[in-house]
Amino acid sequence: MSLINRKLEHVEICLYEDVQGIVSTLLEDVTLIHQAMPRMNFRDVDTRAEFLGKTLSLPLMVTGMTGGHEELGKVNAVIAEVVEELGLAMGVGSQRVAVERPETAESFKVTRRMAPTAPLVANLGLPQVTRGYGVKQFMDAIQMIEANAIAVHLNPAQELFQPEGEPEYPLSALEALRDISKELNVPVIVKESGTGMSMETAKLLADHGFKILDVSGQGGTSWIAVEMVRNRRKGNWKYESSQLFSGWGIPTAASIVETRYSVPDSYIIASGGIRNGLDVAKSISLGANIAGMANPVLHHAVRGKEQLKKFFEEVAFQLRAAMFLTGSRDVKTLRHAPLVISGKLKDWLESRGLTLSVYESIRKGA
Ligand SMILES: CC(C)CCOP(=O)(O)OP(=O)(O)O
Ligand SMILES: [Mg+2]
Repeated sequence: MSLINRKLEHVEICLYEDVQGIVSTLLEDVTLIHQAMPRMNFRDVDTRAEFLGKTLSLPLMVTGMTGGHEELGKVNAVIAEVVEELGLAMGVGSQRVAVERPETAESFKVTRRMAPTAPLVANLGLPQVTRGYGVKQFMDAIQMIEANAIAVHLNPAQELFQPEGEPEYPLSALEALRDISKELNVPVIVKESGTGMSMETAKLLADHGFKILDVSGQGGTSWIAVEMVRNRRKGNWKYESSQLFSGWGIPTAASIVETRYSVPDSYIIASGGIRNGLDVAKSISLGANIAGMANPVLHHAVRGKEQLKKFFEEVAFQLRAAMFLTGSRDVKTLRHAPLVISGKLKDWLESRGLTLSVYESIRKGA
């Protein structure tokens, strides 16, 4: 029961506790350049993007959040219905709970029922590969939602501070994942979980054959802070340490640049504190293929389908506005749009040895 309770508690904490934006995504250090002559009409802006062989109406997916209980299935159902209607993509939360407690599978299955054609992404954690999950468990998770891909989450910081966590990330688990991926009928996405992806890790993943990367940087939901709240409620000794580390990780903007720089031919999903259409535009101009949102979608989903649809329509307008005012007719042009990198992000890149001129040539080539 504790696994199901954890699923419920995670959503309750993400909705009602202060676990957001402990530190900045550093997207505020990215400035898109205004073009007074956009050379187009606003109505001509084309926001479509390719993902998993399908065309999305916006370069945006809802990244995996939840499942594992009837109430959480209702959240997945609302999101899936809107994702299908608007032509977006969606991931589900970790399906470990449904592998271990098959009676909870319906809370995931409902996603494909409500989104018959949208690209859907299954989800399992690397610690479960360490603990023996193989092709069977991966296929179970994929078939559960007739997924177009499966995301494997890396969450070492969260596991470390989780009261019942499994901070087990040996290289052998990545090698096992490589072997498993060769037996699957859908691609494997590797995603972080709010602490970001570094140049070193992106390169290591690419060397093992994983090039669809969701950077999931610091600046949105801090999963260390989520576990900090759980530690506080349980009186767990890890409370103070999880508080100290709650802002740990690579800010999302830095993570996008680091990943693009070290794996120029990767498909990058930029998530972690993406809160509006301008954040989406900035993350793509920095080098991402699409953006990912989670927490703001959860907040609107619990208010119902119409609220969630309205939110996405505002995000779409904001993205289109940024594209129009930078003279970016489509997403590929936006990815090559001129930009200014300043402040902490500039300092970060310089101290990481990323020369902006080299990055510019990579960014323009992506
Ligand atoms: C992936 C993470 C951000 C949220 C889930 O963490 P978790 O350790 O509860 O996930 P599992 O059920 O896979 O162990
Ligand atoms: Mg776990």
